Amino acid sequence: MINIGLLGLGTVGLGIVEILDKRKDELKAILGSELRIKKILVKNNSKKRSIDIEREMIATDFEDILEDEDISIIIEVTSDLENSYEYIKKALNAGKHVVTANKAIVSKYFEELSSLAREKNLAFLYEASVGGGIPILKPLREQTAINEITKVQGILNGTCNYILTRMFEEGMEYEDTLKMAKELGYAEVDPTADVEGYDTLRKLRILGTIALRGKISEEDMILDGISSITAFDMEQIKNMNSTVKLIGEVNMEDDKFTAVVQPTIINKDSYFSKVNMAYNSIVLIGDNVGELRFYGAGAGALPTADAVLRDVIDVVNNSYGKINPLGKREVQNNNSMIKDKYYLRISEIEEGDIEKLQKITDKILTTAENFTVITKKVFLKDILDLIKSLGLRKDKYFLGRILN
Ligand SMILES: NC(=O)C1=CN([C@@H]2O[C@H](COP(=O)(O)OP(=O)(O)OC[C@H]3O[C@@H](n4cnc5c(N)ncnc54)[C@H](OP(=O)(O)O)[C@@H]3O)[C@@H](O)[C@H]2O)C=CC1
Ligand SMILES: N[C@@H](CC=O)C(=O)O
Repeated sequence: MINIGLLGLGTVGLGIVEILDKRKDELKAILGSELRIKKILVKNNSKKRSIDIEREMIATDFEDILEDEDISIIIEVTSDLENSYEYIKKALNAGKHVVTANKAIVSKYFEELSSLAREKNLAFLYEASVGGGIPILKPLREQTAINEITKVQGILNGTCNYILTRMFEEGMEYEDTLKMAKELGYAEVDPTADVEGYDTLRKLRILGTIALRGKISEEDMILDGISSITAFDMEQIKNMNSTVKLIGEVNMEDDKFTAVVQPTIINKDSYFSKVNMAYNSIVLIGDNVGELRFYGAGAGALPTADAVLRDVIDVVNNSYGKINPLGKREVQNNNSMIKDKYYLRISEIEEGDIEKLQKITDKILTTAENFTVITKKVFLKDILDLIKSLGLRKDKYFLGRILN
């Protein structure tokens, strides 16, 4: 019997319980031992649960799980950052393997927790933290041994992709689609993390750091989310024979990298335009393998639980990669050189500001209530500085990179 301590019984936790239950016999046959959740940590003991759980399995004090010597694997699927980071550290220090889906923790404490796990000769695995059910981190780690990765590009947030797809295809309003994404269990407990791009940024930080074998921190990235997009912008984008996605991208050349998360306008026939609803996709380029595309459900109970349990299987089989996923390569930030064409919409623009936009404008699309332009090829930092100098509130403009 392999005993698991499960931290969190929300969308993903319930998915894990469901799969372990329905695949109980198969897992036992394949692993040679039964996988059993022995204790579950929750925050609110009086919350009504959608499944029946024996009362004695539920804990509200992590020490009850930590001190249980039968428990050898901790699965961390809470929505908490700092408490759960402490739980993970304590678990590793106590000799327990850790599997997590919590990208906020992995992103913030990546180096520290990876080193601790190595020092203790334990697994610290987080496949579900990027791309939901898509197997991406394990293949990426393998690829970095053989390839120089020069590009990682992806649609990494199911909530944003769901919102953008429904706005684009059905002309729905932003707020209505966000509400639906929350109901479907895709959104974070605070959905600002999704729509303002932080969730994508964390996933890109994890992907980029593994891919380049050098540290890319959250602060290294230029970030913009989708919260200010309107049905009007969607109409303009459609008129450009295009669609829009929140794309995170790391590019590498001669030890210099660029890293950015931003709404990206792409041709309707392009690969990423076919990645819709809560699906995610990650594209890698390696010098030997060329382009690789990974596609699948980016959020939701069962796909995410599936990724968590694949990590658990690797722990049980002792087949998880023992090599350090983090390299020591010194890489330099080259974001100041990012140069592209952009779509920029400003609502209720002041007369004097129109003049300030002239230098960067290639084409004016609309005037009046919404002033909309396509820019020339400009440095991203210049356009961001210009927006700042205009003193625009975030809800008064939308900026999208145009990717050809
Ligand atoms: N939902 C998804 O599609 C995906 C989620 N993830 C990540 O997985 C994790 C879980 O997500 P999800 O299941 O959607 O979140 P939910 O909000 O649905 O559930 C969170 C769970 O964590 C518990 N919890 C919160 N804080 C604490 C704490 N301090 N101590 C103990 N338990 C706590 C809650 O307890 P209680 O029930 O008592 O409130 C709840 O059971 C998050 O880190 C998320 O980023 C990753 C990939 C996809
Ligand atoms: N909130 C996240 C959940 C999975 O990581 C998303 O929408 O992608």
